[in-house]
Amino acid sequence: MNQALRIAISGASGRMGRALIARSRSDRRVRVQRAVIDARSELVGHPLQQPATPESLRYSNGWEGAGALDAVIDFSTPVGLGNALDYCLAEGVPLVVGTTGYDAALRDRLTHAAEHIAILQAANFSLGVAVLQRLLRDAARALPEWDLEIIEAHHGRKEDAPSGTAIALGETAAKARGTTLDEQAVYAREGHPGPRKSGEIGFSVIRGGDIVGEHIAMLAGNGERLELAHRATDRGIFARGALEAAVWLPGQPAGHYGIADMLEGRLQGV
Ligand SMILES: NC(=O)C1=CN([C@@H]2O[C@H](COP(=O)(O)OP(=O)(O)OC[C@H]3O[C@@H](n4cnc5c(N)ncnc54)[C@H](OP(=O)(O)O)[C@@H]3O)[C@@H](O)[C@H]2O)C=CC1
Ligand SMILES: O=C(O)C1=N[C@H](C(=O)O)C[C@H](O)C1
Repeated sequence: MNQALRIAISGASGRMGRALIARSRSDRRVRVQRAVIDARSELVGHPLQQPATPESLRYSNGWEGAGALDAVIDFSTPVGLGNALDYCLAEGVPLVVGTTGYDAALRDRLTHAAEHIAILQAANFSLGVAVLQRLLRDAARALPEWDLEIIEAHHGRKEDAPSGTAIALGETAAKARGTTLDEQAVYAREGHPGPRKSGEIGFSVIRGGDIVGEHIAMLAGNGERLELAHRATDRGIFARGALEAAVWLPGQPAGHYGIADMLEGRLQGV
């Protein structure tokens, strides 16, 4: 059997970091070798609650001395992602990006870095959302006059809004209609916003409790309505997708990949 891939997880103490470490324990293709968290965290230097490897792994405050790695998976914050990107670029290591809510400057840095290293970025690593993207693309194209609203719901600890997935869905629909999300997005309505403009893509955000992640793309016509919905009930689905990406990516040349590139065969016909 081939040697297990040596991976690092950035954001290892978070909700997704813990889901990734739990899942990696039963995946013999990978071995978590580095668990990076916020340098200010009191957990730095402490062993992981769920040891990822037979030997005890401790939380690290950064990338110094990370040693040889086959891939990095980042589910942290924009700052954590920027640090992981610096490391991957300097060492030529493939990077799987799950973090959302970063600004245009970091997006540009990722785009330029992808000229030198392989980067797979997905706002949502579930298989269902990958299919939802395809369905929405086709529906938005087939129903160009219908009003599109995107509704998302997440747990109360989520930092960014709208979710990365909601924005990615909006981008897909806008592109399918030959326009851009920047031109069509309406992120808030209150007071007297006036009648809806044709082509608008509206976003509504719900935050509460322990909702893992729900997205509805509503296409409203006259006398009928089409709704495409996805509900995640277990973070393990995102962890599974991200680990698949970490196994797939080291075999790819430098470039900027999406989840559809990895799932190519599986999404055919959708
Ligand atoms: N693409 C996808 O499929 C999914 C994407 N996400 C995205 O992943 C990100 C993380 O989500 P979630 O796990 O819920 O968030 P959490 O807040 O639970 O975890 C974030 C983690 O990042 C750590 N962190 C903070 N700053 C740094 C830093 N500078 N370097 C390294 N690590 C750092 C935090 O440490 P500390 O707690 O000490 O601050 C924590 O461990 C979000 O952007 C979220 O939207 C989430 C789910 C699925
Ligand atoms: O923060 C989360 O939890 C999630 N974030 C991602 C997003 O912003 O789209 C994906 C998923 O919905 C969970």
